[in-house]
Amino acid sequence: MSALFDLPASHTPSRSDHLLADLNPAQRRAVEHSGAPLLVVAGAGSGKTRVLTRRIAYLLAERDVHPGQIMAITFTNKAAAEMKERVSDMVGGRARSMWVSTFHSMCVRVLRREAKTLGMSSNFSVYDSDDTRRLITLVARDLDLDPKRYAARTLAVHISNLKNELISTQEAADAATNDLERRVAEVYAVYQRRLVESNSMDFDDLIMKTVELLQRFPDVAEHYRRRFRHVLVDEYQDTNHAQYTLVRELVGVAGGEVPPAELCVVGDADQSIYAFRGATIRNIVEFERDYPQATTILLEQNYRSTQNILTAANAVISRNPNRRDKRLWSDLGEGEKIVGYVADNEHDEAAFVAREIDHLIDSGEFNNSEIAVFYRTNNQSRVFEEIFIRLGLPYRVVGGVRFYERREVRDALAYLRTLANPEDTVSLRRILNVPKRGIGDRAEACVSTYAERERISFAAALREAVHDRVPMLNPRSRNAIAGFVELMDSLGEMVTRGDDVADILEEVLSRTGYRAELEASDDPQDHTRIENLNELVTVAREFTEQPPASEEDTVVVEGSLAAFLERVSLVADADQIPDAESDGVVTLMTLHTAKGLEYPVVFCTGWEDGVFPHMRALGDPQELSEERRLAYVGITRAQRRLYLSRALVRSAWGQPSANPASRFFGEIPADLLDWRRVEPTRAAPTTATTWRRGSTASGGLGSRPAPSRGWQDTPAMKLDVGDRVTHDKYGLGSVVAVDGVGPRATATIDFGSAGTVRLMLIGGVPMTKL
Ligand SMILES: Nc1ncnc2c1ncn2[C@@H]1O[C@H](COP(=O)(O)OP(=O)(O)OP(=O)(O)O)[C@@H](O)[C@H]1O
Ligand SMILES: [Mg+2]
Repeated sequence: MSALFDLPASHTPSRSDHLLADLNPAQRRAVEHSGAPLLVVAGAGSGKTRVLTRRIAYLLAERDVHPGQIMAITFTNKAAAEMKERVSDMVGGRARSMWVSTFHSMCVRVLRREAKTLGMSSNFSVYDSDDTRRLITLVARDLDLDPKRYAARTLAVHISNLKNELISTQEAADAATNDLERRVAEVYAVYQRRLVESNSMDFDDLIMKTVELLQRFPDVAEHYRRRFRHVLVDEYQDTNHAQYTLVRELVGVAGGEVPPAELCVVGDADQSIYAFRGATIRNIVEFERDYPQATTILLEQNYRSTQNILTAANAVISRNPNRRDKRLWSDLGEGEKIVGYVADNEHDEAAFVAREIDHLIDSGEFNNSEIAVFYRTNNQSRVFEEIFIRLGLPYRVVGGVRFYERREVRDALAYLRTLANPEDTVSLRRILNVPKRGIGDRAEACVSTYAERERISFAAALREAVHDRVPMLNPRSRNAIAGFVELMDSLGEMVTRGDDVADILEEVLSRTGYRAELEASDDPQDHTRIENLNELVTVAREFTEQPPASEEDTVVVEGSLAAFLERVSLVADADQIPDAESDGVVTLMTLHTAKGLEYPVVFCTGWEDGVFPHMRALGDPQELSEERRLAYVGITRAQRRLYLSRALVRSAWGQPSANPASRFFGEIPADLLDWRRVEPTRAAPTTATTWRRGSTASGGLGSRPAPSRGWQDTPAMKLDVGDRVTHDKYGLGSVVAVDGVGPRATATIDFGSAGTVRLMLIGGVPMTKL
């Protein structure tokens, strides 16, 4: 992978020519532009990120902007760190006062400083999706909701969508028009109250509360507007409404106390792949309407990929309806053809990839770190890992079950979080009886009921329990609770004293008996758990010893427990991407994680209908468009070599299933593909020629040869007109028409305010009949 944020190596501030020399005229205009909001829209690899970084350098060098006046938003913490490093190479320590971070990190920072204004305390916890789901489960249980009908996961999605649209609990309740919406609003309200009681915020709150802060407190908004005179946002297509509003609030409007900051956003509507998180292309499409003075600059030259790769990417994305066509070209030459491969099964596919990597390395043309393997979902990495291990091929998987998601790591962090913020209910309840100390479910329920009745936090109710004020609690549980409270209090003293995080953690693991329990176990998994905990201690130790460069306006004391927790709670998959220079390993990751990156050699695997595009998308035109954008992202990561492969049979959840070729194959002009292996003619005589020529329809299922087995055989849902259903995405609906039979059956469903949608009734559709 080459550097994302390339600045000329030997730059001196006075030589801005140097900053502009290797840019094309459109890029140069974007870097030099001043005044009105600037939107740079362009296809993949056209230098958007380069423009953004270069613009920062230019602001500092040529326009006398102080680094402290710059706020830049990137999509990952790693990208932020990298960008910051580049700028400090250039301007030295001054770069520290620049804010370069993800939306979430930026908001945590603002909120910790301004917590008091919002009536919160600054040691709040940040809940990730797992914590959120836990809390919603508790709330739904207290509200007596049927978990089959209202899964916590679904409720969480709905609540998150509301927050991404900045809809308050009251507004959600007022706007609810059907049962599901009313239920969601009810859960949302209780959930939100519990979050406040727990002195905690979820990821969506971070954005929403920051918006609230800036909107409700003009003097606070003014403070930030005076400070940040330049706001820059990368990957703008993936911002949701809340983030969009946040940017607008930060920038301010003409006629306000402070003139608006200069805004520069760069993005590509064709790479919007987070619609499921509420990202909306609307932010790009309507930028000009929302900022009437805005200047738009288009970039058309791609500097990343050879023409063959680019032509394939353009051909695929052009199948999406309602998009602005772009003329992206490259002068890097046609390059090699795209290699296609049909494997017998997923092991064969992995073996092909491994063999090919071997050839590429042997040829001397590429090294490991220049190679990436992509797949649609994390679970597909396993077969690659198996074979890479066997062959001794160094690799790194980005994402998957992440270190910080492992049970024991989460337990240990829950202790630390409870110590940092005693009101944090989810963390507290997680460790209440871990390891077992005689505080059973019944005791927990008594305390929780009492807390709910008295409208006090769970932590406060626990203290009441010690004083025997919680009804129905038996003496044994009460003693156990007293012991626990005492233990936490004494560990809490270490925090108050400001002890090192690593020491606190060691103390937690020994005094709670957590480590001893694992050590006494015969289960080899528990030994791995000990290793993971040791690893966490090491992380904490390193954190204490090498605190990050302190920034002038950070309120959290570096090296402190709160800062450590903040660091670990905002780690994203993409933050683990290996550095090209140092690691020398092949990188494996999902297509989503690959956004913004580039590699000389890319393997896109699992190109099968039902795998990629994902099963969920097969009957849903909008989802299918999003999958196609994902294909576009995948293809355009490749600089010189691109491989596309599929397996005839793939085991998913232990069941082998035969998958037809991904419809995206048929969307790539046949003459760009060099098939190393096609489907054996014996199995399906017409298949190979079908996609050799490229299918004409944009993926109509009818044009595919029937697979022998596979998703089409998974039981279809039987629906009749008038049936009521609940769909993970659209909510409650009623069936208005049913057409076709077997795998081609479709139902037209009226989802009320979510609209009327036609869905295929294949297995795997996230919909339940009520
Ligand atoms: N004018 C230029 N001359 C030479 N190389 C360039 C130029 N502009 C960009 N590049 C290179 O092209 C590659 C792609 O640039 P960059 O990553 O900035 O594109 P992008 O538009 O941000 O892509 P994506 O849409 O994938 O995020 C990088 O390696 C970059 O260094
Ligand atoms: Mg980019």
